[in-house]
Amino acid sequence: MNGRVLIVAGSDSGGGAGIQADIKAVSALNAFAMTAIAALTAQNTTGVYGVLPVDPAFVALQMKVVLEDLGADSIKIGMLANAAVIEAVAGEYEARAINVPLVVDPVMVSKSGHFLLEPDAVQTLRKRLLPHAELVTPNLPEAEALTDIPVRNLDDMRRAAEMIRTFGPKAVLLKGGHLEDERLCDLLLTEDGEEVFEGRRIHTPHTHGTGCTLASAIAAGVAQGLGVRDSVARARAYVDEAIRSAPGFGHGHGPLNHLHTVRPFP
Ligand SMILES: Nc1ncnc2c1ncn2[C@@H]1O[C@H](COP(=O)(O)OP(=O)(O)OP(=O)(O)O)[C@@H](O)[C@H]1O
Ligand SMILES: Cc1ncc(CO)c(N)n1
Repeated sequence: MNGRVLIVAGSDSGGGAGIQADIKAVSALNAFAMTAIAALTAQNTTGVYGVLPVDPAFVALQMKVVLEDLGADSIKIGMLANAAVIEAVAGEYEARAINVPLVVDPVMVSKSGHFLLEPDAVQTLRKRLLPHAELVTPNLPEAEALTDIPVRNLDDMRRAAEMIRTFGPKAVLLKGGHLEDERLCDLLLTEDGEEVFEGRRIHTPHTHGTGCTLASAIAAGVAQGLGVRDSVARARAYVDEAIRSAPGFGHGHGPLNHLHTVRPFP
């Protein structure tokens, strides 16, 4: 059976982003979620109150035992916290000598402005993980950090996506959630060229974990054999409805309704 997704990411105690969002998104799309937890966060809808990275060797061990026994049809990478964890994850992937497609969400800073990756680890992420990636999914600030060029509009996004593709990933999805525009564009750049996915911005504070959710939904599609382009299209529609039907929990940026495919109202 296809559809096995190994998620390597951080835990969000608030349940809206990170591992928790990833498991819900993968499950809601009928794929099978497995996890290697790379960090714990004490987090809710108002902010991140603490980060505890997991020992790098233990992150690698979680990957190893899962891959050796259950196997995976795609691997989703999220928050990795620091350079040592990135090295361990890249090393374990290389040691397995497997060809499982990687969907890399280069998580750096939370919506509330807290560092989820030590700033000096950005170059490690670029050099050690992007060359293995089937798809990398930066938001605007992450694209800026990876390329060192300002990314404020669709033309900038094109330029940045081209540059990020030279770092080695087969495809780049540059997410436009942070654009200051009513229209909301995500730009997909693959070896076949570019595709702009346009949507309407939903006016709501409840967008905690949109990036994690999107990347996991894409990884589910890739694991199910949909291909990157169709996985992105399905994942965008899934996230859109998850934002629209968000339950409104918490006092800050609330979580999405990940389970709308199972029950329309939370
Ligand atoms: N207000 C919104 N209305 C509709 N779609 C949105 C909205 N905000 C984000 N999205 C979509 O959600 C997806 C994630 O984009 P975004 O740029 O917010 O990622 P992100 O910053 O990595 O998210 P996070 O760090 O909160 O997990 C994209 O497909 C984007 O178009
Ligand atoms: C654990 C975790 N991963 C990723 C994000 C980015 O949304 C977050 N806020 N928390």
